[in-house]
Order: sequence, then C-alpha cells, then structure tokens
Amino acid sequence: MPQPATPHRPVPESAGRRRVAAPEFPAATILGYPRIGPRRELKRAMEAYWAGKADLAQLRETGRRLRAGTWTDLAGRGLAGQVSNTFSDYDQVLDAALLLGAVPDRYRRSTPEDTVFAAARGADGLAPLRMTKWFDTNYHYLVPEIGPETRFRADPAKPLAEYAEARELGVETRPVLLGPVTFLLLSEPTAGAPAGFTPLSRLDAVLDAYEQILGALADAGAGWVQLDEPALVADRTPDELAATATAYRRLGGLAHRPALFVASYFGALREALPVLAASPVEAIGLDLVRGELPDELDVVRGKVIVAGVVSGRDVWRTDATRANEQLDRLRAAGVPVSVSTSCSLLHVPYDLAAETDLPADLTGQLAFAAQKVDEVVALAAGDTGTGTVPAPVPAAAPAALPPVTDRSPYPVRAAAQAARLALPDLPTTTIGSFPQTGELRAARAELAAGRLDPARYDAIIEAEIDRVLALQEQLGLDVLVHGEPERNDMVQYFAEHLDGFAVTGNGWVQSYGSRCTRPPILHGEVRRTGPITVRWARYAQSRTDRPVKGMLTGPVTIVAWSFVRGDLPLRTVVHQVAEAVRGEVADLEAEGIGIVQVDEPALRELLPLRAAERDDYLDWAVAAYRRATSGAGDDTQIHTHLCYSDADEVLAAIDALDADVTSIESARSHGRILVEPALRSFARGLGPGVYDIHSQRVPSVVEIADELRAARVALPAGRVWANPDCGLKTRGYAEVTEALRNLVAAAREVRHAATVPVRRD
Ligand code: MET
Ligand SMILES: [Zn+2]
Repeated sequence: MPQPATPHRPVPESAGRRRVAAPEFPAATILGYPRIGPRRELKRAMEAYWAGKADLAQLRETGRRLRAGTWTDLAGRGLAGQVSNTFSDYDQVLDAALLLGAVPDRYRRSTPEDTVFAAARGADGLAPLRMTKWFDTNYHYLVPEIGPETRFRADPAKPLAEYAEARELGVETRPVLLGPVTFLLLSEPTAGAPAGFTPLSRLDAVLDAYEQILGALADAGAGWVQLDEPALVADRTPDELAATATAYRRLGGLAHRPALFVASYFGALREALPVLAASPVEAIGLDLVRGELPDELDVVRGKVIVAGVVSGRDVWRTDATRANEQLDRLRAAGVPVSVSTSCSLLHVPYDLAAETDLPADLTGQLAFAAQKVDEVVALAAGDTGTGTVPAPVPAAAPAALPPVTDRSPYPVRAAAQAARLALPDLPTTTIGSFPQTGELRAARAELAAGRLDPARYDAIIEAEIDRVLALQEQLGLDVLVHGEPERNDMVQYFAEHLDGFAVTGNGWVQSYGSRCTRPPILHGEVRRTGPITVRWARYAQSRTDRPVKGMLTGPVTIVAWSFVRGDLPLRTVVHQVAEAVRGEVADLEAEGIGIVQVDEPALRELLPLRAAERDDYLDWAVAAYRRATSGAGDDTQIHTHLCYSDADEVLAAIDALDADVTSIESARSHGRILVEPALRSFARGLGPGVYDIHSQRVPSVVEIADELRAARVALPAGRVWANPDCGLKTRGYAEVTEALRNLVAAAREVRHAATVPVRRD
C-alpha cells in the first residue's frame, strides 16, 4: 500500500555548518515547467520585439503574465513545491552565463534581454554563440565560451526578481539555477584559449560567483535552491567527479546559504551518486524513469530524495504501480521522499485540455505538463486511483519486416549517377525548405478549418513551388528543391499521412528561442497507406529541366521527434517507419525523380549519454536508415542531411548510412567538422554548411568562398557540395535570396579557380 508522503526535514548531517536547519522540502514538486506560453505568447512577444513592433516593457509584461499564470495554475492544482527562475527569455544556459557575468563582452548591451538576444541571434555583424542540443533532447542551448581570462561576476538579479515576484503572489518558490559543474562541462573554450584548456579548470572562480548568488538568495528568504546537474548522468572522468566533489563540498560548506537540492536527470547518476551523497547538500534528485534506485539505499541516507517518477520526457500517463514501488522502497527504508517529475516539464506540451481532436481512447492514456503535475500531487498524496492509469496494453506483435538489403558499391553508383545527372564540380543546392510565408500558413489554417477549398489550396502550393523553382533557376543553383511549402513541419507532415500517429492541435514544445514544434504521438503500428510526397515532387520536376530532389524525413528523425508510446521499443518502431519511407522512395523513383534526400537531423540526438550503450543504438539507427534507402537504384542519388548534430561524434555512423551525398551543419561551429581526420577518408559526397540559417546574418561571397576552399583542402577532391546548414523555412526571402546569390557566386569562383591553368609568364 502506498503511504501518503509527508514533508520531511533532512537529517541535519550538515548541521553546525549552517546556521539554521533546512526547511521542510515539499512532498510534491516539479523540476521545471514550460515557459513559451500556453498559446505561445512568449514566442509572439519576442518576435514582435525583434521586429521593432513592441518595446521592452511589453516583452517584460508578457513574461510577467506567463510566470504569474503558471504559479497560479500550479497552486490551484495543489502543487506545494513550486519553482522560480525556470522562465527564460531565450535559453537557461545562456541565462546561467549571464548569472555568472560570463557572457562574452562583444555581446554586452544595455539591458539583459538585449545582451541575451545579441548572444543568441547575433547582432551588428556579430555571429551568435554556437547552439547545440541539450543532452538527448530536441531543445537547443547556447554554448557559453569560457577561457583562462574570463572574469566571473555574480549577477543574481533575475532569480531574485522572479523569487520576489512569486512571493508577491503568495507563492513560495525554489529558485532553479544551472549547477556549476554542468555549466562548465557544457561550455567551450574561447577562441584564444591555449590548447588543452578546459572550462572546468575555472571551477574555483565560478564557485566564488555561486557563493555570492546563494548568499543573495538566502538574504531574500529562499529556503531551498535547486542546482541542475544533468551532466552527471553521462560518463564522467575521475577528474570531473573530483571537481563535482569539490564543488558541492564547498557550496554545502557555506555558512550562509539556502538548503541545496542537486537535481540530476536524463538518466542514472551511477558513480556520481556516492560523490553527491558524500557532499553536505540536503537533497538529491534522481531520474527514476530512465534510472532505477540504487540496490543499496544506505548511500543516500541523510538526504531528501526527490524521486523523479513522473516522466518529463513523454506524454504518457504514469504507471502508478511502478512509481509507487519505488516510492515505497524509499519510504520503507526511512528515506525522506518528495515526489517529482524526472526532469523539467519543458519538454512536453502545456495542457491536454487544449486538445479537442485526439481520439478519446488515446486521450485517456495521455498526460501533458498540467496533467503530470496532477499526477505528482496525487502520488504524493498516496492516491493511486484518479491521477494515474496503468500503461497501455501492447498492440498485437507487428508483422515481420523483410531483411535489410545493401545497395551496389559506391563507385558503381557514383558512375551511374554522374552519367544520369551530369552535375558540375562543386554542385550547389539547398537543404529543402524555402521561407514559409504568412500566406502559406494562413492558407493551411484555412484549409484545416474547412474554409478553403482543397483545390484552391493545391493551386496556392503549386504557385509557391513555381516561384521557388524560378528563384533557384534565376540564382543558378544546380540541384533544385520544391521548397516544402505543403509541409507544416518535417515530421508532423509525415505523421499526418501515416497510420499509427496522432497529431495535436496545440501541443507545442520549445525547440530553441521562439521556435516550437508539435511532436506527433506515435501510439500504434506504423503503416503507409499511399504515396505522401509524390504529387508535389512530380509537379515540381515537371516544371524544370534541372534535377529536383525528392524530400523525405528519415526514420530515426521521425521517431526521435515524436512522443513514442512508452511500451513500444524504439528499434521496432523505427524499422516500421523505415519501411514506410522505403515505399515512398520507390514511388518517387517510379516518377522519374533522380535524387532523393532522406533527412536525419536527429541521428546524433538519440545517441545514448553513456558510451557503453552507443554502438547498439547506432547499429539499429543505421540499419533503419539503410532499410529506408537501400531499395534505390544505382543511378538514384540518395542524399542525407544532418544538422546541429555534433557530427564529429558519429562520423563512422554517417559513413555507414551509405548515402551518396551528406550535407552537414558546419557554419555555426566554425568549420570544426572539417578538421576531423576521419573526414579525409570520407569516400562520398559531402556538403559542409556554409550559411548559418539559424541567424538572420547574410554571409559574404568572400566568407563562403573561404569555407569552400577550406573544405576542398580537407576533403577528397570532387566530393564537395556547396549548401546552407539547414532548411530555409524560418528565414525571409530577402536574406535568403542574397545569401544564396553569394553562395552560388562563391561556388563559381572556387570552381573556376580550380580549373584555371597556372599561367607562367
Ligand atoms: C532540421 S533539418 C531540415 C531539413 C528539411 N529538409 C528542411 O529543409 O527544412
Ligand atoms: Zn537541418
């Protein structure tokens, strides 16, 4: 029988060091909450501010209203353990850099918001900070730059203001800060840092700042502070574990501080658990969805355990039986417990109540952020009836799939493709999407609402394809795209056309800054019931003599960017999706499409945080990609695209995908990928991105030509393609036109220079 949880006072192991005993830790809590707004209010406010259509006061007022709305709503749901400083104008890692006074000087502006936006988006000709994926999620953070010279200066204004704001509403909160170890492990060395420098070597200086911040929060009355240390669930070296011990011995040893709760998430702490447990912090958060309790609970004795039993990474209701087993084990061992989410709820949509069109039997199995809070509250109250249901019953075993076959060896294919496509040296192309105009979005909304005749919608799409093709021909690109105007999103579009998926109306999840996606819900056996993209590909190819790429999303990405039912093994699901993509490739070929791009931007994202699990993942991920593409004939050129994927970590797997041409993120990591030795033996086509499409900045011909020349030095001759980093859908036509014009000019210049014979006078 589950017993109701009561608030607990931690055993005062560290008493004597702190002046006052730790206050009670609430019986139910969460690690964080979405912040973009239930109706994406913050997105609209940010974009209006950037466009000069709203002032800073209006942006701040939107933030204040969203925070107040969340605190009030969660209080109404009975959540005692509320949090603050989980709001962000752009990104919580960038906020942490600001908190520590460590944002590079070149981005400093007169208000914190403008500093954040300059660092996140670039400004005045400055490239922004590098952006990459937050652990194995589809959320992107800005990578802080830390060097030997970086000065740290505590600037706790934001957490203090949010704490005070909640208090004024009568809500006591626990400020949430990124922990010092994770902050430094996620940072990269400044450009001028000496070889071998690691940001973690600046730990002492960073801890000076944390010391002041914790003191300021204690002065303000905060009883608890949460320090997020998700980096501790990945493999860590002995030095990194020693740094963790140093950090928490020092912060825990402060005489003047709030009680400390160190939150881990996205996996099990393993060897980092005894390190934290031995430090004088009062509470430790464990992800008990992806991880398990340690066999021996003695290790956590003396700490409050914040038990993450409600998943913050999916949209499924909690299996109350499993959750209660873990809670009961802790309670039976006399360990003080707080019921919590496994991580911040940032990664799930706000509220299931906003969905009106989901099938009723599916709705009964779902929980979004608000419902997950209800579950946490119910589990803490020992209530097993109302808040939770058992996991869904697995569907009947799916039909066995045919074995994966191999394509002909690359040289055979390359020759067949060269004969068919006759492309120039250094071919130019784009990644697929062109700017999504307001008219397109409006037309799609009208169609969905039944107010636009489908034939009229099709005509709008055809006109858009014509315009995109004409622009590309005029710019002189070699391999064209149709621009993806019919797609709301590269995953959702396919989910809408496949059996086994449901799509939400309002299930937005923040991806980066103001960008959100609506991940589809994969709840049953996946099946393609007919061609999906063929109609538009056929139309586009009929309008031009140049090759138009067919454009598909790969199986790993479709699965990674969906909420997959918890009891369905990813490796099974991904092969079902791959079989559907394979059918689509065959249908495109039958229409005479000579190039098919199968995007896998999420390949790196699903890579397990623990090295020991990676080979297994890459095996099934690569096999799924090959299932999707290996049916293609020798003279069909298969492209793939990877973005923000730290491709250097998965180069062998990229090679194993066996695509004929791979385009890859590179611009924002300053061509880092090009120096990888493994690339020199990359035996197929490769297009390192030379235009950072996540920024509004237009790269010059000189800049692009330099990058292309660097690529041609680093890569085997004749294999380099010229292309942007990613699709262009989030950009405007003016900047895209200029950037692509520069890209074509740069490619021609480099191409030409390579063929001009050396003159001897
Ligand atoms: C996030 S990767 C995007 C690839 C897609 N083909 C596009 O251009 O939008
Ligand atoms: Zn991309």
